[in-house]
Amino acid sequence: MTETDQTGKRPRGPKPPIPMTVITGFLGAGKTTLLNGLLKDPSLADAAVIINEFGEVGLDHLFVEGGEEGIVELSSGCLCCTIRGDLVTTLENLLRRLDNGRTERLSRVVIETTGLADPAPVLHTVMQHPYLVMRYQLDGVVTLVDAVNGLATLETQEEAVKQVAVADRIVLTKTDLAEGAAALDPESPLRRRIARLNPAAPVIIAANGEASADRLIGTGLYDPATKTADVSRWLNEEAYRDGHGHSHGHHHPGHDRDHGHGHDHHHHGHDHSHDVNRHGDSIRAFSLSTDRPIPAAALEMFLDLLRSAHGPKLLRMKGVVQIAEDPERPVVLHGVQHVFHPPATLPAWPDGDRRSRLVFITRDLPEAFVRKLFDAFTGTPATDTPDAAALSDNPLAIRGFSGSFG
Ligand SMILES: Nc1nc2c(ncn2[C@@H]2O[C@H](COP(=O)(O)OP(=O)(O)OP(=O)(O)O)[C@@H](O)[C@H]2O)c(=O)[nH]1
Repeated sequence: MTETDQTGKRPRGPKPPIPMTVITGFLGAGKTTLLNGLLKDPSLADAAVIINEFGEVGLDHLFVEGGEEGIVELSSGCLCCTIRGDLVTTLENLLRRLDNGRTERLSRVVIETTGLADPAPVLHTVMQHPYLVMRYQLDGVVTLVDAVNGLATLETQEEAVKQVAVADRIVLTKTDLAEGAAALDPESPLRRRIARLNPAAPVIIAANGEASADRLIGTGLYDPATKTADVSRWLNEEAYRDGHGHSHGHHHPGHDRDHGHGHDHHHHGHDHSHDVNRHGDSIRAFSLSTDRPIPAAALEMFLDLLRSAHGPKLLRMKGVVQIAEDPERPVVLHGVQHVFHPPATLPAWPDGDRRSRLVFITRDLPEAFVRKLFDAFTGTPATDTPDAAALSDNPLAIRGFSGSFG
């Protein structure tokens, strides 16, 4: 290792990763409006904005002044670029500019995804890329839901459901309009739908001025102030346990807000309320936990099986795990569909809670199945310990499970 500190140059060494915020939400939900507001905040000075939009250059790009490589410097000090296809190239170009000094500071990358798309591939781009994953750090996903059209969109658009499922924060827009005001009520159909899809993400009301930068950035694992991992806040495991995440309510008889089972069966709604119910029922949000340290190999097998066989059904998974071989250092897990972020090892447990905790949002993947698999791999006593092959032959496995790896 060459010492570069004395040469007067910037010391070399691992650079701190650049936090990345992804803003998603269905067409017309208000992404551009929100972004334009956020960019005025001083904490987003020196942020680069990437607009992941395909097709015609529209209004979104009016604030782009032009430049090379699709990257432009704005008078505000922000960088902005548009991507037409290659997010990897754009993210690499940003690093190159930073590393060769053409860009002095890059405090954050904000990606606005196209409204029609599943945001997972954008997340995968960074999670899977061996270099980008070292230089960027996913801070959080902000999903906008339009109070006027949100419920209809969630009923009919798979992508909208996925957008809500991956969110760390939900921003509810257009509650200032008469047709959207009902969604101010946390018990309104839209709010209950959101809470069942993603019980842990706080809902922020844009029209109340709540969608400020301080509420929307710095929501990831690493507390921006202390630079340490805030596991409990990030997982928000309690939210998965309070019953919101369960579509049926029969697990939680005490949860009166769901009015027992069949809370979506109210027939005073539209004729398609049955479809809403069926659709909503396939999504499960739940948490698993254990006091027992998990052998690294068992965890790996559990995750491999889940990912390879059921990846598309894992809308989002987060977790912190106590590994049997290294119990003092928690391992942090984060998956979106079949792609898992390389596990990160934290130097120490942040608080007294050393349980392994995993939270899941799944589609067509029952909680009981995941729970059984978890118990089998993580050491719930059993006379004959099942292995992956035995489990894949398990008659309890859901349809399409056995043999369909990939
Ligand atoms: N009344 C009201 N209008 C809003 C709100 N948020 C956004 N809008 C309006 O909704 C329309 C769509 O907003 P955009 O910010 O362009 O939405 P978008 O999500 O970027 O749209 P696409 O780029 O088409 O996906 C615009 O006319 C906004 O002014 C809100 O909270 N209240």
